[in-house]
Amino acid sequence: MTEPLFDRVALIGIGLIGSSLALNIRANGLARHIAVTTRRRETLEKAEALGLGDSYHLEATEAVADADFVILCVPVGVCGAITSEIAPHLKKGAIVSDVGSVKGAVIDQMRPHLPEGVDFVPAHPLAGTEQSGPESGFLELFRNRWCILTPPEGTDPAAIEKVEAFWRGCGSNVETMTAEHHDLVLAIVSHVPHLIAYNIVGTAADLETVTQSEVVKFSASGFRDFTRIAASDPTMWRDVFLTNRDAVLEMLARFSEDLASLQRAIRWGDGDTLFDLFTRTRAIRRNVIEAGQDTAKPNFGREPGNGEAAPGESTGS
Ligand SMILES: NC(=O)C1=CN([C@@H]2O[C@H](COP(=O)(O)OP(=O)(O)OC[C@H]3O[C@@H](n4cnc5c(N)ncnc54)[C@H](O)[C@@H]3O)[C@@H](O)[C@H]2O)C=CC1
Ligand SMILES: O=C(O)C(=O)Cc1ccc(O)cc1
Repeated sequence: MTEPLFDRVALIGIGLIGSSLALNIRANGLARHIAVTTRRRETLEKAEALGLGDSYHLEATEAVADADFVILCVPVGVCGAITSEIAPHLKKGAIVSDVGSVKGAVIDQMRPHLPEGVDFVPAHPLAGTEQSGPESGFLELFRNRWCILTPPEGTDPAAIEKVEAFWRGCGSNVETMTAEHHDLVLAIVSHVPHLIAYNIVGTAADLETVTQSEVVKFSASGFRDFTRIAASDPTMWRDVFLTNRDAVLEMLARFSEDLASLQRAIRWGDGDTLFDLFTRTRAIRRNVIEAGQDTAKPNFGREPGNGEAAPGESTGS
C-alpha cells in the first residue's frame, strides 16, 4: 500500500462532485482523513449516513483547520465568500483547490483572500451528470475523464504535481491550461449547449399549453436528451452563466449568426447549405466515436472504461 498523498482533506460542499471525491479518496487511499463540511445540517446528516467522511462539520473553519488539502465543491458563485471565511484558519503549506465549471472568475474571487504560504491550484473535472446532492455521487465518475488544472502563474510546481497526482488517483487524465483558455473552450462545448437545452425545453413547455401535452408524449430521443441536460442544478448553472459571461456571450453571438444562416437556407430552399453542414457534423461525430470519445450517452460518465474523453467533450446535448 502506497502512502496517502495527503493527511487531511477538507471537502467544502458535499453534492455530486464532493461526494464522488469522498468515495474516491477513501477507495483509492488518497488521504488519511476526510473532513466534510456543508452549510445545511440536513445535507451533512445525509453525508454522514452515507459514511462519506471521517468527520463532519457545520463550520467550514473547523473542517479546514489542520487540513493539508482543501477542495471547494460548491456553486461557483459562493467560492469567494467561503474562501474569505476559511482563509484565516488555513494551515501554512496547505493546498487550496476547487472543482468549479468556470475558472477565471473563481480565481479572481478566491485568490485575493488566500494568505501567503498557501498554494492555490484550481481544477475542473470534465465529468458530471444532471443530478445533485450527496446521494448522487459515484466512484467511477472521474474515471477516464479529463480534469483541467488552471494554476495561476507562479504557483509552486510541487503543489501542481500533488493536485495532478490526486486527480490521477481518481482515475482522471490531467491537462493544464490558462483559466482564460479554459473558459472559452468550456463556453462552447458545455455552457452554451446547456443554455440551448434550457431554452428549447422552456420553449416546448410553453407550447405544451397549446398542444396539450403532445410535446412530452411524442418527444423523440433527441428532445429527451435535452430534457436531461435541462434538469441540471439551477443554482450551479445560474452561477456558471453569471460568472463566464463574456465567453458565453461571445460564443452565443457566433452561434446566433450560424443559426441565422441556417434559417436563411431553409427560407430560400438552399438544400446544399443544409446538406453540407449536416455532412460535416456527421463526420465530426464519427471521429469522436472512433477516438473512443463518445460521451453523449444518456448515462454519461456512469460506466467505467467507456473510452477516453477529450478536454471540452460534448455534454450530451
Ligand atoms: N454537476 C456537474 O456535473 C459538475 C459540477 N461541477 C462544479 O462542481 C461544483 C459543485 O457542483 P455539484 O457537486 O454538482 O453541486 P451540488 O448541488 O450537488 O452540491 C453543492 C454543494 O455545495 C453546498 N453549498 C452550496 N452553497 C454553499 C455555501 N454557501 N456554503 C457551504 N456549502 C454550500 C451544497 O449544500 C451542496 O453540498 C460547482 O461549482 C460546479 O460548477 C464540475 C463538474 C461537473
Ligand atoms: O451532465 C452532463 O452532460 C454534463 O455536461 C456534466 C457536466 C456539467 C458541468 C461541467 O462543468 C462538467 C460536466
